[in-house]
Amino acid sequence: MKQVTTDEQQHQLEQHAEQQRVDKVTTEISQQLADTTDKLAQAHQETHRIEVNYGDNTKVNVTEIDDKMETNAAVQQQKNLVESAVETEKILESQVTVLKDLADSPYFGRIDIDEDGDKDTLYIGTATLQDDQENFLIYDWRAPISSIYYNGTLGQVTYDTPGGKQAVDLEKKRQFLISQGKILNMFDTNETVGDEILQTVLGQQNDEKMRNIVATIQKEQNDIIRNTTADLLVVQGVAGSGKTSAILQRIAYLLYHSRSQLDADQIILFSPNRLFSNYISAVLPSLGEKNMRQVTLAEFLTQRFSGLTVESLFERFEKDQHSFPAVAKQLRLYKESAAFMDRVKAYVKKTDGHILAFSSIYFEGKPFFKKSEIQDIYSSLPKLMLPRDKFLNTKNTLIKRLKRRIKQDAHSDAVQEAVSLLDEYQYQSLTNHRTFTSGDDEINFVARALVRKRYEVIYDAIYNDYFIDIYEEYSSFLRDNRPVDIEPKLWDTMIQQTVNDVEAHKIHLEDAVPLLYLRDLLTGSGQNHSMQYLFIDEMQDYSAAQLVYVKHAFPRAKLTLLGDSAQDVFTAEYHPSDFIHEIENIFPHNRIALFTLLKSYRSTKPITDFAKAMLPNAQDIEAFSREGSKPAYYLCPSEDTALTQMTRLTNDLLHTNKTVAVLTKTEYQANKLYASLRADHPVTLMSDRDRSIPNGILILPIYLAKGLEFDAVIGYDVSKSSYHEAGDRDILYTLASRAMHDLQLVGIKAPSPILEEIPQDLFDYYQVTEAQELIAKSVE
Ligand SMILES: Nc1ncnc2c1ncn2[C@@H]1O[C@H](COP(=O)(O)OP(=O)(O)OP(=O)(O)O)[C@@H](O)[C@H]1O
Repeated sequence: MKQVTTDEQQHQLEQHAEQQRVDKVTTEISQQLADTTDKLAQAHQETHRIEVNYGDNTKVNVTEIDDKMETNAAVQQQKNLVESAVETEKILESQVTVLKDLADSPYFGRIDIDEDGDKDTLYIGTATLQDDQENFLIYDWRAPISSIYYNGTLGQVTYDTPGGKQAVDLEKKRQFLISQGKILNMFDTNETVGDEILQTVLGQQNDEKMRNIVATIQKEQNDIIRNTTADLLVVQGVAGSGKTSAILQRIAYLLYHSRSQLDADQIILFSPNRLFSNYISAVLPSLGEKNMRQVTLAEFLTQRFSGLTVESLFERFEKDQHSFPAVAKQLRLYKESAAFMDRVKAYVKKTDGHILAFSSIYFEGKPFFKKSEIQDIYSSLPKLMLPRDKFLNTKNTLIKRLKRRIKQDAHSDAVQEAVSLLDEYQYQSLTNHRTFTSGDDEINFVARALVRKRYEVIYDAIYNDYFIDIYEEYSSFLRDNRPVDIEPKLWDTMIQQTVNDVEAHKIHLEDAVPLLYLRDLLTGSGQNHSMQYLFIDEMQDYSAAQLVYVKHAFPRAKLTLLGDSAQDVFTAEYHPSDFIHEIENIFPHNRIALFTLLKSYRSTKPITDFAKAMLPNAQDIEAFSREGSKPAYYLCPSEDTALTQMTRLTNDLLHTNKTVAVLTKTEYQANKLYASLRADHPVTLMSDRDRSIPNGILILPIYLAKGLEFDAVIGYDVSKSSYHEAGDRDILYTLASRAMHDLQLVGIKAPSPILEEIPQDLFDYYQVTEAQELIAKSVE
């Protein structure tokens, strides 16, 4: 008993000393904050002064740089001045943000090390802080030495330095929970990063935005975050294991370590939906970094197909629920395979005199360059030339011919007359204050500029490759590539259907990437060489063909792919194989580093235990030991009873949670439920166009909740009629694993057979009867 008190006293003494250090550091932070705020105000005035001095036309316009300005060196110099002033302001702004965050919680960790007899105590936080003597008061969590905090247990440990591995003796590791400059809690730990603080963090209510996890990164997550050697990093991680968190902290890490060569704009993340994009948008700024680019697959494909609507994964999933015959599965599997993309490549390589399908370029309703003329140019080129070089040659010839036409037309009487009729303003806008050596020279210039303007649409058509009939070419490719196990008649019908769809400006998802690949390979376009890192979250939702295409589109980017084969919501129904094995086949030449995350942090232990029991490999998933109540299942005899039950559950849950997410399998179910509940409740129906998550009761199909998490989740209509196919297991698992603290499921008439396989002690099962319903209502 006495010992306990002594320990406690000792702890209090140490906490007191630590608090004094926190106070000292926060005083320093306040001073630096005041200085930086002053500098920011001065910088702001300076930017304003430069802008006013040089007038409006030098305002920095980062999206559109005017060609004319670029040629004018003096203006360019002024523009540089403004840009550098704006840049200084931005840097100071971000320093202010970082210092404000540090003022609240300056650090979260301490390590005491002994390096060859040299003892040192280091404090680790979200950013570096030095005093005016250049002493490190706080080390950035990404500094090489900070890795000890995440990786090492006490004793001999090593960390990477630019000069190789360095060994030190780790003597103490301490964790802090600091808020508003006060230590709320501190622990000494021998584990990599101890459980106590993690318990507190995970037990908190969900914000609308994801938070950074730098204070509690776990060892296995740290290995992913700090890996810089793999070309292709693949993470298979169970639901809630921190895959998305790892991506974001990894980006922050890469930006810190390649500060001079890497910009956030050279990193792109393919995210599962727009809600997710918004949900994660605060993590990097909270670490003092700019957000990377983000795109969903649907957005990426739509950008690449101008004028054509690409079917989205969500639309296709909804359609599949109504009808998805075996032959359609077979066709889709074939078109989504890496082998199909190989066939595209082989088709393009064909050098047996195949002439591309071209289309005429029209001007004012008449062909300007006829299809036959384009074909002649193409077929006159050497047979062995690569198709993309032939195409570029053809394109250049067309541009040359257009220029020649412009020159000729400029001399025509009609154009010369038009020049003489130009008013002053029109004339000046064509000459752009240029000086000319003679009058003839000037008139010729203006005449050519006039014709060039007129033919701009033709130039655009050539420039944008509109003269290749890529859809016809794709049909021709399909005609050449029928798989042996598909009947010719069926294959032809599919081709005709594809042609009809294109005429109606639509394209099926499974045709999108083979078509783009074909276009890119034939025309030598479509590749972005500036992207250095590419991340794909929820990679199990990507077909092998899509991965091949994404890699092709960003050839220089190092890839990080993260996914969970158990959350295969969209393709489990027809695509049983494990994506990890496919990756190795798709990228045989890459150095692949494979990581596995098995511990789930998001949900309470009872929820994780319940969710994982749906899976065949349940034993592989480890729940983080956070307590909570068991999930509950309510089987209702009718839809009406289920709706009443929903009302009761949502009311109850809203007492303790800001947000209650009601997840359905399909959009149809979500719409129907919304229509029934909205009269009596303030509910929000979410769609794939939404970008942010409001508080209150939300209704959404599970696929829109991919990657997200909610304090409380109700799965609606978890019944035999909705969840009975093999692939439904993944959907229900994904649904259950969205809940952090509370999970309730409502079934109608008969329970899903998946639930019947789950051990009964893992959840509470209630059979709601009409009689109970009546009693409950009369009590209310
Ligand atoms: N080391 C950690 N410290 C604190 N919180 C963590 C840690 N790792 C994960 N979490 C929390 O666990 C939750 C799940 O993390 P995250 O969304 O990154 O997992 P995921 O593997 O991408 O999940 P899913 O595949 O189910 O969408 C988040 O709330 C995250 O903040």
